Amino acid sequence: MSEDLKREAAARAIEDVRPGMRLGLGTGSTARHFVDLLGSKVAQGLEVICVPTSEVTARQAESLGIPLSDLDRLGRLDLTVDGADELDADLNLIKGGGGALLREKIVAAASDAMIVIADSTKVVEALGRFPLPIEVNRFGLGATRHAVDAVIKAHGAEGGLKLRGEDKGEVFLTDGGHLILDAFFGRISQPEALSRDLLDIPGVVQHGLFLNMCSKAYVAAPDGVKTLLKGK
Ligand SMILES: O=C[C@H](O)[C@H](O)[C@H](O)COP(=O)(O)O
Repeated sequence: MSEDLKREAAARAIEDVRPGMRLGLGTGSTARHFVDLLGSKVAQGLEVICVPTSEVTARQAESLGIPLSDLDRLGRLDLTVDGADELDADLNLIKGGGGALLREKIVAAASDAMIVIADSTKVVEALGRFPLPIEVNRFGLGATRHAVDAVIKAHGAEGGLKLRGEDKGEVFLTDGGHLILDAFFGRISQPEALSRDLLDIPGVVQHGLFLNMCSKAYVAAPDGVKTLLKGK
């Protein structure tokens, strides 16, 4: 997707921001445009307080003069705006392509609403084309990998599991110091059951399925930005 389309989706989400809002700021190339645009609004006098979902987003927001806080101080947020790797018609998502899924999910769950901004190539009929990121503790990786592999196979994964970064000689570490196993499904037929089964594994910290969390999506295509609403 061109950067122009990402920016158009982000610009639509900016219209939902009201003065005084407590905002969650997403991570990734699409969320980056939202933070940019928000920075311009803040420079023009918009008062908001924001919680970033990654160190990268925190640095960007700081550089733009966007006031930052954290969930220890704020507890709840009004709105989170974030990108996604995939979304289906029910606005269920796969996230974590950039490795920020844990903080993104904590922040989205603490928000009264979550808006996703994306281009139309991210919309799928069934989740699972994009590899599902599964964040795991470093301790006991071998055992966790074995257990995760059994779960994804039981859920019909067509491909296997890959430890992110392993093929490049340097494993990827999340902001929380965890590892990511990417699971290659092709198609996820029972996302709720898969979510439960993965979270039952002690070494799994979190996974990138965001189910029933997003209420609205702005999806940008060359012929315009569409608004998708949960349950419609
Ligand atoms: O960990 C990364 C996040 O979940 C991103 O929101 C997701 O990967 C989408 O990123 P992008 O907007 O760069 O496609």
